[in-house]
Amino acid sequence: MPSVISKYLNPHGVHERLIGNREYLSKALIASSLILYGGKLSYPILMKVCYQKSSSERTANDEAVTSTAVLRGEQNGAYQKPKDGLCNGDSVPSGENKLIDNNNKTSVANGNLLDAKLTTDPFDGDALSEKPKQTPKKKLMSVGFDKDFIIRLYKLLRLMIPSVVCKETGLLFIHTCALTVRTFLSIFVASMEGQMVKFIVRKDVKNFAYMILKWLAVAVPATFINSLIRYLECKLALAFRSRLVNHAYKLYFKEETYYRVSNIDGRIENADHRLTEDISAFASSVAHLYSHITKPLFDCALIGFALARSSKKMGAAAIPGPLLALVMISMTGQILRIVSPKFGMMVAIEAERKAYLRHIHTRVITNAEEIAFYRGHEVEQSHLENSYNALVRQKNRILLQKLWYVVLEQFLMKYVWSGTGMVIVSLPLLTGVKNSAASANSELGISERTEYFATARNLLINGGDAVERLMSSYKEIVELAGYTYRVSLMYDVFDDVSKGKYERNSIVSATKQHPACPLRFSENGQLVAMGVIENSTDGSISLKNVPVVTPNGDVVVPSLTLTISPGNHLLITGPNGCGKSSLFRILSGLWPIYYGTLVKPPKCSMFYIPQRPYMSLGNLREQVIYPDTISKMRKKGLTDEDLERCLERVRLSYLITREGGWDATADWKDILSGGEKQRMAIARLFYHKPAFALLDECTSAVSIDVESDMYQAAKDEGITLLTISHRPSLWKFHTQILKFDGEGGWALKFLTENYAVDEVNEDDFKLENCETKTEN
Ligand SMILES: Nc1ncnc2c1ncn2[C@@H]1O[C@H](COP(=O)(O)OP(=O)(O)OP(=O)(O)O)[C@@H](O)[C@H]1O
Repeated sequence: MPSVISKYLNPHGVHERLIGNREYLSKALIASSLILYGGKLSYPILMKVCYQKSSSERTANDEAVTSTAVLRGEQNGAYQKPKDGLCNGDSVPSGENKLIDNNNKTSVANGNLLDAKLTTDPFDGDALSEKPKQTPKKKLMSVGFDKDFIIRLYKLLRLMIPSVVCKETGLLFIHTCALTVRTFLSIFVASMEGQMVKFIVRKDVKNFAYMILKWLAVAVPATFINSLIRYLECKLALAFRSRLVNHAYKLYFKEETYYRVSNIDGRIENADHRLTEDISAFASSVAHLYSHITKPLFDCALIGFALARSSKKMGAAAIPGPLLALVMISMTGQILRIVSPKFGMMVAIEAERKAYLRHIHTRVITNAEEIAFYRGHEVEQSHLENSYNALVRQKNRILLQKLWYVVLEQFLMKYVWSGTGMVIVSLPLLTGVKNSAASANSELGISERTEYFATARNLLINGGDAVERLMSSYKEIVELAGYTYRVSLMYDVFDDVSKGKYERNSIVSATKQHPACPLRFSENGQLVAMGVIENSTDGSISLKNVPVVTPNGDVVVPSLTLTISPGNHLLITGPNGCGKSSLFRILSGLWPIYYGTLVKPPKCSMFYIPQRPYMSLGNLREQVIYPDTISKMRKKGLTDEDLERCLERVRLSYLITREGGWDATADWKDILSGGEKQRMAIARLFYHKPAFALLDECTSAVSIDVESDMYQAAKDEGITLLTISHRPSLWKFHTQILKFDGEGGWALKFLTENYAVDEVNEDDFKLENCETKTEN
């Protein structure tokens, strides 16, 4: 090689004196390239060793900090198991409800390095080299071909193939048969090609023409089988995806998981991307890998057998060739495994960034009007560009790593294996007993050896191709590990959240403790929800010493005690951010209760109308009956006339003619005005007629006269109102007022006709007052 390079260095001998001895220079060039390449290959291994060392040192320091924090958390209150006795369909924030303290247990400590990085700053320059903000407590998570990956994959496979007799097993069986037939056809074609070469050497035109016809005849089933394999692979991917998606949807819509996963738990962001793109990529990857691994395995076994048989036919020993191949393959495989970059982790980061980019796009579409009014396009464009550039950086990083990896892979597989293949093919010719001097020179001997050589060469090419595919599958397996991690984490989080176990990358510490709110932390710094939910026997709602705590662990109201009996209409007021809506979240069961007792009627007795009315997909009828379906409405014995009466009460009946009847569909979010949307939301109240209406400033865009009519109509229907409002015009519809002071204090008063909201005594909001109430 040095001599070849030296020729390139100075092809015409012009700079002979200038550059000295070309041979030395070429050797130096090759040596430095090899050193550089060696350095490149060993860099990741060295970095890994160094990082492990430094992280174990940090872990030791961390343990000390953690134990102090936990001790502080442990001092507060004793653990109580929640009581049973809930109504049907109620979600119970059980004693298992948890919120992770980021001081003590970081997402990295939980093995979630990727999420920690990406949640912190999605536009980091170099996610792989970036150090997480929190120091790891346990070992760093690995996304690669390891024990964790096998366990995760096994769990997902059980979801994808639930039983021995199912559609997926049937598809797998047909797929496997097709792959086996394809391998036999390859061997058959290789032997036919060998015979063709033999007839060419013998100048046997008739047999050669016959072989060509036979070869073409075999091509028809061979191409069909090839196409069938691809078809089955796609069908299998689709079947796997459907299983995973169905299971994910079940979990996602169980116990308001779709809300809690983004609002209370902080482990996964952009669940939509995981539910769509990641599941799809995972299912395709598994189906593809199945054929990518199974077929080469068949090929290797059958081709090895065919090769050994033809070596034996040539009178040579059958063992040395395959043995040499085996040694070579395992050696190259080992080298590739050691130097392989962490593709799994890189792919997982790439998927996270894709999800973030999509999230930003969705935000722009959802808030297009607001952005346009503000002329906020420059800011939005920069957000989009930043997230896109972060994705491109990650893609470039993967491409670069692949470049170096493929260089080595190709060198080993193309050149080292070809050389070994030549040795394996020539061994029987050089050592076989049929190659004696006499037979070697006979015409028959030459044609037989040519046939053997052509067949063996074809088989070996196919075999080499199979092993190459097996080896490159390793890269795909590691990439699959990335998707497996994301999909299985999604399922784990959905499962945990539906059971009331939460983790959040937020700072929750014992310093947030309040004397009136004895929060309890678990061993690893998680907030434990000790609150009890009980079923109401008299149809009233009552809270006893229940604190209002945000998902971040902020105590907004340390302790709240009140009872709302049917017919006792409650007005809730107070400054912004004082916890009014949060109280409704607690009553609706969306937020866990960390202390005290909540007694409430079944969920179906309470109907919540939010500040921002939600318009669903579907026709006009479906807007009024939401969240009922049309079949449910019919089951209740209600008709379109009943719905019209609901619309009349909120003065929206003109919509039926304006929009073209009950079956008219439109993008209701855009075509209805703010006030119309709020009135539509109130129309739902008249349709469902619940015992309690939780009205969260839901009439702020409605004119005062219509608002008064709606409130009076709701009371006439026997609905008990719980209203959050700053409008004094509404107080006359209520019998009690709950006023928060914005600093944790609150007061509950009965309203008389002449009693104005502002007259609630300031002294009622002293914090001591709350503590007194707690003790009571
Ligand atoms: N999902 C959440 N995660 C963390 N904190 C939250 C969350 N939702 C609300 N908070 C915090 O809880 C506190 C109370 O919020 P809440 O929505 O109850 O206020 P509010 O009294 O209804 O205010 P407003 O009158 O402005 O609607 C606020 O400080 C808010 O920042």
